[in-house]
Amino acid sequence: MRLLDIRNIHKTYDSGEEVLRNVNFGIDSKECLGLIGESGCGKSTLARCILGIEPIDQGAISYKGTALHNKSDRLLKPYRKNIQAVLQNPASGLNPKLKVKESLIDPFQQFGDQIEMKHFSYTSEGEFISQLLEMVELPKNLADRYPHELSGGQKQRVTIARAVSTEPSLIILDEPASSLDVLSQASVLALMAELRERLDMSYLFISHDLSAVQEMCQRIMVMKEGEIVDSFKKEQLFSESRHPYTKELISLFE
Ligand SMILES: Nc1ncnc2c1ncn2[C@@H]1O[C@H](COP(=O)(O)OP(=O)(O)OP(=O)(O)O)[C@@H](O)[C@H]1O
Repeated sequence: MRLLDIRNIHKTYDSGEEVLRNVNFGIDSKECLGLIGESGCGKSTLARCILGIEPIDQGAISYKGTALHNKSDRLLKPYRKNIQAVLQNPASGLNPKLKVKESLIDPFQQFGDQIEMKHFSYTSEGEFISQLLEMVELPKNLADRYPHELSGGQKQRVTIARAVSTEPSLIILDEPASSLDVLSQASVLALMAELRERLDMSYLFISHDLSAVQEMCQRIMVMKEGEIVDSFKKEQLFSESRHPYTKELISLFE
């Protein structure tokens, strides 16, 4: 059984624009699946549908065989700890009124009774926060700062620490590094790759950046105007059989 299964989903916004058309794919346990496509093709909409932030009009989204689409917040709650998100703008993932330590303990307080920790071992909240900060290579003394007292890269690392704090099986990464400078981008992506191995997680890695997707993922999907037009193992990226649109994207990176 696949960790996440997306079957024939369609999404039209109130404006009448059909943004997702017959999207089908699955993600396996411990897999990193890349999704590329130009701005406006529907990548973030797909992420929001998987996270239950946007309803879908047709189709099905299942996590380990259980349908998640269009469920109420109450029914989705047991699954939220398993599917986390790291989005493009690091500030949007953190409450500006909470200190780093409060942001880090918040998901754990919401889901604590449902989490059986496999990778963290601690005897106090303080120890748990220290382990999370260490995991994302941040100094422990950042725990008492507010988000506005952090750099963009540090904020994104706190967001990552928060996302992994519930030991999710899947993280949706929607352009997680694109607001950062080139050096910070590389180090955030390297950290994400290391954490995936260490914590046995799967990623749906959404990006404009073909080389980052190639670096991070085992399989790659290409989206054009709301449809998945190509899907392949990364070793087949330069194969002759690639969709003409994939070839066009590749040529932009050469
Ligand atoms: N809440 C919304 N209401 C109406 N239309 C929306 C909404 N969110 C996105 N759209 C439209 O849906 C289309 C797809 O947007 P989406 O953000 O999913 O694309 P994207 O591929 O993630 O783009 P980018 O790479 O620039 O983030 C766009 O035409 C956008 O204007």
